[in-house]
Amino acid sequence: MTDFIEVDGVEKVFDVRRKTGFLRRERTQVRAVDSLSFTVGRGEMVGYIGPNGAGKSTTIKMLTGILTPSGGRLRVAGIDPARERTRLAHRIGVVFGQRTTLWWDLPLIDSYRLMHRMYRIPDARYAANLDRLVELLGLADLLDRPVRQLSLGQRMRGDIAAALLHDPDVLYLDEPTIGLDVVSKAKVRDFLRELNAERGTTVLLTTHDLQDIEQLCKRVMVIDHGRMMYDGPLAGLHEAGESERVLVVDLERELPPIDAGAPARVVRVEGPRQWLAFPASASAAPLVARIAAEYPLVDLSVREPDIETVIAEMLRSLGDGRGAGNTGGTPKPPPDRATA
Ligand SMILES: Nc1ncnc2c1ncn2[C@@H]1O[C@H](COP(=O)(O)OP(=O)(O)OP(=O)(O)O)[C@@H](O)[C@H]1O
Repeated sequence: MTDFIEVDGVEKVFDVRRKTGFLRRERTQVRAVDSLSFTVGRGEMVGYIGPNGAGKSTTIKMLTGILTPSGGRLRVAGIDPARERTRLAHRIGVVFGQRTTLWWDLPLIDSYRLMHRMYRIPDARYAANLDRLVELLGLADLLDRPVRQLSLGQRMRGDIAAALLHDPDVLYLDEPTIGLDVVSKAKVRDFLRELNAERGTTVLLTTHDLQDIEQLCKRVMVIDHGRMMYDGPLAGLHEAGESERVLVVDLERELPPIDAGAPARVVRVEGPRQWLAFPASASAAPLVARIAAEYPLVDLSVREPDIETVIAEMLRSLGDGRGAGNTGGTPKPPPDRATA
């Protein structure tokens, strides 16, 4: 796989003026991104996650050319984003879940017509892409509606189409499923999976929803204080933090705690409902099969840990010096922080 995104020792330092007295201002520096290195191959779909203020948006802004790095080397499709922002704009698409790039008061189709002109998309290509995106994202009935009248899920699908009209090779997605209901989330994820499989679009996905990562990304990168802390499969991240999922079991009647065999264990019992914790890196299927075969079941559901917990536990395990074990990923102990 050829490297499509190259980030090599990249730094971003912001100068911040802080008010310290009535007329006094102190200048300080915030190191938002710190010696960050990674590569993403063409056609990869990678989750890019981390706690609030970790440096995710700053990285994406440098990758789009909005911000210039303070140091290091960055390339996207062989282009230096800060130097050739306009040329790069034709190769990338960006979706911010919390903001829209669509014109609020105009019918959806008018935003697309404006993008057609802005990106100078050849007419035939624009028409073909629009047809395909309208069909895949179910936008046909929405095209004549002003954007402000769309629901959040409809608007998000509209934004994703807008980011793809010019056929970009890489798509940056920042919280594309935030605030969406289950059905809309599924639609967005199905679409992204198809886009990646059919057109080989490279995707960098920032999200607080673990299921986005689980369903879309084979690889996940975790950043904290501007540094890469983990790069590998999601299962490895779960192992590193020893995070757990919980199986909620509704039995036909009250029974003694279920004996599901190690490492699963009952952590709570309330009448006929029992909660079993098991390692998040393991599949739930054998556990479910065993319980279904041996107990009178009414219902079952699996609760995922939230992404903040998984990240916090992984970072704690690095801090503990327990390391991340044989995860198949690359947990990165914080080398300088220990001595800083
Ligand atoms: N323009 C700026 N000026 C000064 N500091 C900034 C600026 N932009 C970001 N920062 C700081 O850089 C750090 C990284 O911020 P960034 O927005 O990249 O984090 P993030 O991982 O995207 O967080 P979140 O998940 O909250 O969006 C934070 O400490 C933030 O306050």
